Amino acid sequence: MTQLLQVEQLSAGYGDAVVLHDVSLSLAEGQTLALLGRNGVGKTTFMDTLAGATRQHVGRITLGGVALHSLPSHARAAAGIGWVPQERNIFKSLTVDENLTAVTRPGAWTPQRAYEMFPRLAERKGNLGTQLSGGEQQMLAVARALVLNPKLLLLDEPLEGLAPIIVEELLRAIARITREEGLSAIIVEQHPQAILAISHQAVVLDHGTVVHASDADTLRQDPELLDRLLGVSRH
Ligand SMILES: Nc1ncnc2c1ncn2[C@@H]1O[C@H](COP(=O)(O)OP(=O)(O)OP(=O)(O)O)[C@@H](O)[C@H]1O
Repeated sequence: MTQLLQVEQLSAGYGDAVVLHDVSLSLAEGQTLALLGRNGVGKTTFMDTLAGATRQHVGRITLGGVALHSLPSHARAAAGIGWVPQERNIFKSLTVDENLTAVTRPGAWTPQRAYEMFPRLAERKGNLGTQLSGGEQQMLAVARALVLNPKLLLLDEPLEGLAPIIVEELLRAIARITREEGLSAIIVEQHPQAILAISHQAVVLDHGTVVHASDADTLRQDPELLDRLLGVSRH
């Protein structure tokens, strides 16, 4: 399998504060990685570091052989990073369609294909970002990342705060994008079982370091280990 992403001995944080210590991981092309861990262990910091939004102190990040760590954040989308941050980052004063066409880059993912993936967005093409529900905003945030035609999709807690029916709809779409369409992805989530079920690899962080790395099925089939790694009490 061709390696797409390679992260070696990464340390990063905010200002002088170092949050991630010596993190190494890799992801093969076409695979999905579930990034898990308790609150505050550094998952978002890791995603933000791939997107170039933190202060990286040490380490190497390569995507498709290109050294990302030496690129400024604005150049990382062009290098193949499709980042959906926790706060969604859509243009709220633009319509759904404008949000997509403003950022579309050449490739297989066009706004039309994004609408096929998210029919709710097609119905709301002319609505402003402010007029969308939380679930629709999240779908738009994912659709915006898709039309960038990235090599690697970064989804930071895409299901957070959404109604159960929307969670199911979004999960189905994410599974199609990753498992069927073969787009590589890293997904940070608080619903570990749902994400492990659609991922190939699993990495667990604690205190900014990798404490577990395996295939996703191994972790999914061992709930006790998963609970222990996530600090969940079974009593
Ligand atoms: N902008 C920031 N400036 C300074 N410190 C930050 C900033 N964002 C996060 N941190 C700190 O970095 C540490 C890791 O936070 P991070 O958000 O990466 O964790 P997380 O695993 O994603 O947690 P959560 O699930 O709560 O989002 C925390 O101690 C947090 O206080």
